[in-house]
Amino acid sequence: MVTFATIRMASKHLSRTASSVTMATKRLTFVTGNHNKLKETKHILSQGTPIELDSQDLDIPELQGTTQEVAIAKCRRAAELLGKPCITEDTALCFVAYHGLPGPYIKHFMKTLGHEGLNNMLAGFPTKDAYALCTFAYSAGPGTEPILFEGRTDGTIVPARGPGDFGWDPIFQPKGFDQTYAEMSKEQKNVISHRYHALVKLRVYLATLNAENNF
Ligand SMILES: O=P(O)(O)OP(=O)(O)OP(=O)(O)OC[C@H]1O[C@@H](n2cnc3c(O)ncnc32)[C@H](O)[C@@H]1O
Ligand SMILES: [Mg+2]
Repeated sequence: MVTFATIRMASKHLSRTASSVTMATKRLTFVTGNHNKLKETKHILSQGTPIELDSQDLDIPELQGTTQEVAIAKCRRAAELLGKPCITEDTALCFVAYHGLPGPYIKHFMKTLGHEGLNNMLAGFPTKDAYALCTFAYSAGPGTEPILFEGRTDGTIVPARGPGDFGWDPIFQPKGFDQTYAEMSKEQKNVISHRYHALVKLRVYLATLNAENNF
């Protein structure tokens, strides 16, 4: 079982070893049905990382559980279906007032309640604080244990502002900014987002695999 202590230790080790390696361009499959995730991931990984991402939309049931359990189960199944290495990603939106819920179930809440309903969930609560949590999972292939890379951005839930083309972007205002994710340029979001923070860790890991010819 992968633990977060293990991941933290691995990522410390990797950040020491990966800085001095050069990568040959490699292809990797991102299993997702979300074109906005794919676009942001490609944009962030294109900054100095010789990885060409292709994508595949597979119908994978998402289990209930912690964000880690949901992410591991999805990536394990994706690798089994694909028959080769892949990455998957799960995004959670966690309300502090609800001790982390809706968390990994945000997709269903968002679809059912919309931006206004999500705001209404927090009416009467003393805190509107929330955090966006991104969990990338990498599987080396069928039968291998996925490895997780987490990124978190803290913020506040606000009435919707900005274009509504990507999920809950209009109601999430990152701490220290006066714009919501939706009001920011994509360039700006992509250097502070939960997805960015997770991809920085994944990038280091892939660089080390590549240097060892394991990828
Ligand atoms: O195929 P997968 O990769 O699972 O794509 P998905 O859209 O089903 O994504 P999730 O299961 O991770 O559900 C996360 C929900 O949060 C939304 N979401 C993900 N990243 C987001 C971001 O950066 N900003 C706003 N909404 C986001 C997304 O549209 C979903 O409604
Ligand atoms: Mg999904």
